[in-house]
Amino acid sequence: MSTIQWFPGHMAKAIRQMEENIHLVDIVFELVDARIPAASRNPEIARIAQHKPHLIILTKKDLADPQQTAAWMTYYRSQGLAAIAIDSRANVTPKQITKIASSVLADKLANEREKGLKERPMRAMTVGVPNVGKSTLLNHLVNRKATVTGDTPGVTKGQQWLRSSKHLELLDTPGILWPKFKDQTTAQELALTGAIKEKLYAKDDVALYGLNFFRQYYAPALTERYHLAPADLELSDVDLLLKITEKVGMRDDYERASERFILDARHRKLGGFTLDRAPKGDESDE
Ligand SMILES: Nc1nc2c(ncn2[C@@H]2O[C@H](COP(=O)(O)OP(=O)(O)OP(=O)(O)O)[C@@H](O)[C@H]2O)c(=O)[nH]1
Repeated sequence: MSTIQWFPGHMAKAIRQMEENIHLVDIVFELVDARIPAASRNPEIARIAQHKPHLIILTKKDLADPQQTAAWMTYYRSQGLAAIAIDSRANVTPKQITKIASSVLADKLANEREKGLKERPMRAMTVGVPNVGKSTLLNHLVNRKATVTGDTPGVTKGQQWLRSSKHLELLDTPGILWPKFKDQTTAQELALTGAIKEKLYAKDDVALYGLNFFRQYYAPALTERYHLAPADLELSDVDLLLKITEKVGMRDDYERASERFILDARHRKLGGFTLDRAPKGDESDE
């Protein structure tokens, strides 16, 4: 299996800028992909923002497994972490986000009021892995097309301040990964969900990873989509991929069939899925 790694210069620069600017903000809005809530939490962010309050924003909840999203929300609550699950394209309003951020910062804001300090907007740094839906959410929060969105990772390149309302200002940052993935499972999950540039991973490796996962947790989705017999699910992973290749009429072009499976998963043709299972209340998600 080929190793996946992606940490170009602009990400290293973005991390340096975050370190320089973290003191300017009250709170970090950490956007995490609801399909991979563990793999898409960036250890560099944990390090840089360790002393700042956090709001975890689970994006792409429409693409995730609803039961798992609910379990993750329960887990965050058990850890005392503020969290919200959203479809960044649709169901989020600046008011909702502002309200949660205000409750996270309630003590700090009350303190400032008591000291007679002038009321001021909360300042939030938004962070997340590439393609997590940051620009889409920010455009909602500022109610205009302030940032560029796209279905390829790495569209946002610089940092910029955006005003959502008189209560909330946002420091946008580019999508960043980190210099070395903890393991290749993390890398495969990021690749399968679209956080890693396409040319940097072997599609068949990522498809094999995904197929094994789906056969374990979402077998009916696989059999239905690819007209498989129950016995096909007992095949070796490579043979299962070959079987699907044959079923989708691609003869022996399993590279193209791998791509088909990856796109089917991303486009919800196999239903909502979550690759990182929610830990029980007393387990860590690190
Ligand atoms: N289904 C679904 N798609 C989403 C959601 N949020 C964003 N998208 C799509 O995901 C793709 C990436 O969204 P962006 O907002 O550009 O992501 P980004 O995090 O700014 O990406 P970078 O520029 O790489 O940092 C786009 O095609 C969006 O339409 C969501 O909640 N649900």
